[in-house]
Amino acid sequence: MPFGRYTSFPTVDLPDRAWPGRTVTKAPRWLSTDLRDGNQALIDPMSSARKLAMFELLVRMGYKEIEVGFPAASQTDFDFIRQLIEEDRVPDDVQISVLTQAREELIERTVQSLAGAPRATVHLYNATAPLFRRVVFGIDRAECKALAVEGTQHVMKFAEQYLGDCDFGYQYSPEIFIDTELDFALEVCEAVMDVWQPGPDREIVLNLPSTIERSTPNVYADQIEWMSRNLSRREHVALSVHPHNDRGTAVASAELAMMAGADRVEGCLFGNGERTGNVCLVTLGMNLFSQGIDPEIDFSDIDGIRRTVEYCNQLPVHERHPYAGDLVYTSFSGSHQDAIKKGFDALERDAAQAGVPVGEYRWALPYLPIDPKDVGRSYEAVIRVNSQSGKGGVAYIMKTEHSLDLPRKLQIEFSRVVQEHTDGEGGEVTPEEMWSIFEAEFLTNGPKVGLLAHRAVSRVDEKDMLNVDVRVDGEIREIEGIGNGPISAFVNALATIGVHARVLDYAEHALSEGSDARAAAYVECQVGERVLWGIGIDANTVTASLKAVLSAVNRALR
Ligand SMILES: CC(=O)SCCNC(=O)CCNC(=O)[C@H](O)C(C)(C)COP(=O)(O)OP(=O)(O)OC[C@H]1O[C@@H](n2cnc3c(N)ncnc32)[C@H](O)[C@@H]1OP(=O)(O)O
Ligand SMILES: CC(C)C(=O)C(=O)O
Ligand SMILES: [Mg+2]
Repeated sequence: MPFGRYTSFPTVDLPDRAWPGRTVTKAPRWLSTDLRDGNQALIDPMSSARKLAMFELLVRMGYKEIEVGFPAASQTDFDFIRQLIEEDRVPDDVQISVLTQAREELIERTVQSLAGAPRATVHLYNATAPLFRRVVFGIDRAECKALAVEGTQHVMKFAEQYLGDCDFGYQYSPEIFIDTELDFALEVCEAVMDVWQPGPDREIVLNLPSTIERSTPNVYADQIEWMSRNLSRREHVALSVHPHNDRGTAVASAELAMMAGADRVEGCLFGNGERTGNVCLVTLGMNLFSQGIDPEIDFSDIDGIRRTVEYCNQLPVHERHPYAGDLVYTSFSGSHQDAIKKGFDALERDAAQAGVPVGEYRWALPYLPIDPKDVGRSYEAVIRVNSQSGKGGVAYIMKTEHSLDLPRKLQIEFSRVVQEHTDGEGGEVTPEEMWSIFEAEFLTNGPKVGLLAHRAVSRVDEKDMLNVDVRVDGEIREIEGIGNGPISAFVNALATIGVHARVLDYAEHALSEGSDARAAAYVECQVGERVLWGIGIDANTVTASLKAVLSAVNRALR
C-alpha cells in the first residue's frame, strides 16, 4: 500500500487540556440535519412526502432544532420549507434552520424561503481550510474571512427585508474546520461575531465541523477545547460540533467534543450523511441513556423509528447498527447464551427479593448493555441457536418458547443433539425446528417399547404394584412389577420382558396451571452400558414419569 502518500494529522499544542478529566452528565442540544446533510447524500433525495415523514418523526422523537433543507438548492427543498411554514407544521418549541453558501443570490432565496416563519435560523457556511482556500476558491485568508463576514451581512440584510418580526437566529460554520489552522478559524468566527453582535438574548451558533474526519477523536477534542477557551463572548455562543464519520469514529469524536466543551451536536439518525455519514444521533442518544442520563429524545420504539428512516432515506439500516440493528441484542455463541440465561434468572431472583417489578429493577445483564424492552424490542431474538451455540442457548429456548426447564445434564445431552443437526444441516435452528428435533428425539412412544395403559394394582408393605399394557416390537403385552414407587415398579416390570433399566436421576415440573395442567417428567436412566435422559409429558404425573423411562429406553435401543 502506498502509505508514503499520506501524512499524519497535526496534533494540537494543549498540554493542559482539561477534557480527559471530564464526564458528560447531561444531553447536549441536538440538531438533526437529516433533511439537509442526510438528504443531500441520498441516491434519491427525499420527495416532499418523505421529507414530511422525516420531519414529523424528528418532532415526535423530541428534536428541538431541525435543519430542514438547503432551500436554494432546488424547488423541492424551497417548497418543503414553504409548506412547513404555510401549513403551520412547526411546533412552538421547535426551531427550524436552513443552510446556504455565502453567495448573495443564494442567501436572498434562502431567507425568502422563511418568510412568515415565527422562529427560524439561517445557517451560513464557507470552507476555511488551506486546501480549499487554494484549490476550490483561489483565495487567501483575508478573502476567505471576507466571504464569511459579507455572507453574515447579507443574511442580516435579507432577514430585515423579508422576515419581519420573526424570532431570527444565526449559525455560522467554518466548513472543514478540522483542517483549518486554529488561529484562523478563531479569527473568522470572531469576525462573524463582530457583525452579528451576540449578547444577552442574541445567541450565535458557531458550528465547528469535522467535515472530513481525518484525525483521531482526541485531536478533535483538543481543537474544540482550544476554541472554547479562546472564543470571546463565549457565554453567548452555542458551541456546536458536526462530526462526519470518515474514520468510523464520529461517535467518539462527538462524545470527546462534548467533554471538551461542545454545547450542541449535529448529526443524522442512524448515521446517514455524506460519504460514510454524519454522526449517528441514535447511537449518541442511546449511549447517554445507557449511562443513566436522559437523552431528552424518545427512542422507545426503535423499530418504528428505523422503519420510517428507511422509508425516507430509501437506505437500509445495518443489522449490526448499534441499538437498532436486527441482530444487536442477539447472541448465537454458546458462552454468551449461557451467561445471558443465568443473567435473566439472577435478575428475576434479585428483583423478587427486592420486591420490585423486574421491568423496573436496575439492569445488569451479561452481554446486554441495555434492556431490549426499553427500546420496544422483545426478548424473542435475544438467543438464537446455530452451530456456535451451546447448552445455555438451547435451554433458554426450551424454557422461554416451550416451557420446559431441562435439568442441567439433559441440557448438555440435548444440545449435542441440536449440534449434530446444525453441523449436518448448517444455518439456524428456529424455536419451532428445535421443538421438532426434541419431539423426534424424546417424545416418540416407541419404537421398541410403547406405553398403552397402566393401573396401580395395590400397595403391599409400602410397595407399589403396577400393571402395565405395553407394545413391544409391535406385540401388545401385559406386564407387572413391584417397587418402592410407580417408577421402580415399572422398571421391574420391564425387566420381566428383558428390558433392563436403572433410574439414576429424576425431576419434574408443571407445564401449565389449571384443569388442563400438564407435567413434564425427566428421568436419567442406565440402559445397558448407556446413560441417557428420557422425557415424558402428560396430564398425569405418573404417566409422565413412565413415558420418561420409556423415552430413555427407546433412545438407548434405537
Ligand atoms: C459540507 C457540506 O455539506 S456543505 C453543503 C453542501 N450541500 C450542497 O451543496 C447541496 C446543495 N447545493 C446545490 O444544489 C448547488 O451546489 C447550489 C444550487 C447551491 C449551487 O449550484 P451552482 O451555482 O451550480 O454551483 P456549484 O455548487 O457548482 O458551485 C460551486 C461554486 O460555489 C462556490 N462555493 C462553494 N461553496 C461556497 C460557499 N460556502 N460560499 C460561497 N461560495 C461557495 C465555489 O467556489 C464555486 O465557485 P466558482 O463557480 O466560482 O468556482
Ligand atoms: C455545512 C457544514 C456544517 C457541513 O455540513 C460540514 O462541514 O460537514
Ligand atoms: Mg456535513
